[in-house]
Formats: sequence, structure tokens, C-alpha cells
Amino acid sequence: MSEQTGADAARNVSADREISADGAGDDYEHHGGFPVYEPVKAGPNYGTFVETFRRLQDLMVSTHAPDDVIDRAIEQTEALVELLAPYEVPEGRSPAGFNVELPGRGSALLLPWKIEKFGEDGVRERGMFRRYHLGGNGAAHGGTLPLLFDDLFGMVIHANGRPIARTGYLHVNYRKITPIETELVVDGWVDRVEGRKAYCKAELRDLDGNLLADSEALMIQLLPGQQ
Ligand SMILES: CCCCCCCCCCCC(=O)SCCNC(=O)CCNC(=O)[C@H](O)C(C)(C)COP(=O)(O)OP(=O)(O)OC[C@H]1O[C@@H](n2cnc3c(N)ncnc32)[C@H](O)[C@@H]1OP(=O)(O)O
Repeated sequence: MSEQTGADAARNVSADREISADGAGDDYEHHGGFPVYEPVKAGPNYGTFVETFRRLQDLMVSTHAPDDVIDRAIEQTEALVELLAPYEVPEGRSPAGFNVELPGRGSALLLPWKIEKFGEDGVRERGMFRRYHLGGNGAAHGGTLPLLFDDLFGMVIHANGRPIARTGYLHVNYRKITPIETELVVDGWVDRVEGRKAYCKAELRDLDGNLLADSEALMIQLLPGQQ
């Protein structure tokens, strides 16, 4: 697989999923007991939908509103829950997480980073930790970095042309404070492979090239039937 841009990755991952969906061109038993996912294309405003909720998440952790405002927020949030609840679907049927052209692939759980490079030699993403991800004193919460790295390693495995793998371990070295609301870049790649085991590495840097954190993970290819 040659190096691709984020837009190429979006097209090719969709193509890959289409191939996988009908089993053609992909020996799906190599993906363990994972279900065969159909591509779930987001509508034109889905990115705005997710971004609006991310803004709400930021406000959830950065406001101190009077009680009457909180009461109105509860009412309006309950109305939203009522609006969306009828459309709840099982895993694999929501656009959330499947749209690689959107920050965080359109999942509010994931860090809202965009894929810049997606290739056999590695994956690069660019983005920010937001106010929602604050730990303390302007730094990203230490628990949000493993989330970034773990999801990146999943994509690194995919981009490397390997079957679905699960994380056996994930080690993070926090080298410098990782600031929120600052553009950063993360690179991940497969360092070496031993049978089912792919040892992956990643580096998180600021735009001056300072190493903020690095990570190593063991990604283990699933056996047939493994969840
Ligand atoms: C664009 C869309 C992309 C899509 C992008 C999607 C990204 C999502 C990515 C998310 C990835 C995750 O977070 S997954 C969620 C977090 N991870 C998990 O929940 C995994 C839970 N663990 C497991 O299910 C299991 O441990 C397995 C299946 C991973 C492995 O079990 P197993 O099949 O019984 O294998 P086992 O014999 O134990 O181990 C296999 C080999 O690995 C070694 N090994 C196993 N664990 C370790 C360990 N912690 N440290 C060292 N070595 C280990 C063993 O010694 C052995 O080596 P040797 O004797 O062979 O030499």
C-alpha cells in the first residue's frame, strides 16, 4: 500500500469496507470473530452535528451557570434525547467512527483529529486536545493520550494491510506537558512484526518538533472466532 493523503484514506477505507461487506477480495476469517461491517456513510451535516456536540462537551466542563440556566439546559438536553432516542441502532450501524474524512472519524468519543497520511509506513494525524480534555493547569488529561495512541495504532494496523488486532499492552511516556487548544501532530507506525504480534510505535509532537509523548503498543492479531 503506498502513502495516501487523508482524503485518499477516506476513499480507500470505504472501498475496503465495501469489499469486506460482501466478503469478496478479503479473507475475512483473518479478522477473528469481528462482524463484517457495512460502510455507514454520514449525511452532509453529520460533521456539524458532531462538532456542535463537541462544543457542548467543552462548555460542560468550562461553565459555571446559574441554577435557572442549568434548569433550562436540562430541559433542552432532555428534548434532544427524546429527538434522537428513536434512532438508536446497534454497533456498526451508526456513522460514528466510520467516516475517516471527519475529525475523530465522526465519533464524539475519539479525539477530533484529522488523518493526514495513511500508508503502509505509518499514519499521521493532526489536531488539538480541547477544553473537554483538560487534566490540570493547561495540560491534557493523562488518560486522553492513550485514547489518541490506541485508536491511532488500530489505524496503523489497518493501513499496514494487517488484519484487525487488539491491543495487548500500550505504554505511554509523558515527556513534556501536552497543552490543550494547541495544534499538534502524531505519527504512528509498525516497528516490527513477530507472527501475530505487531509492535507499534508513535510520537506526539508540537509544531516546533518538540516530543511531548511517545508510545509503544503490542497489537495482537485475533484468532478465528476471537472477539
Ligand atoms: C479506518 C478504520 C480503522 C479502525 C481503527 C479501529 C481502532 C480501534 C483500535 C482499538 C484497539 C483496542 O483498543 S482493543 C481493546 C483493548 N484490548 C483488549 O481488550 C484486548 C483484551 N485481550 C484479549 O482479548 C486477548 O489478550 C488477545 C485476543 C489480545 C490475545 O489473547 P490470545 O489469543 O489468547 O493470545 P496470547 O496467547 O495470550 O498472546 C499472544 C502472544 O502475545 C503475547 N502477549 C499477550 N499479551 C501480552 C502483554 N500484555 N505483554 C506482552 N506480551 C503479550 C503472548 O505472550 C503471546 O506471545 P507468544 O507466546 O505467541 O510469543
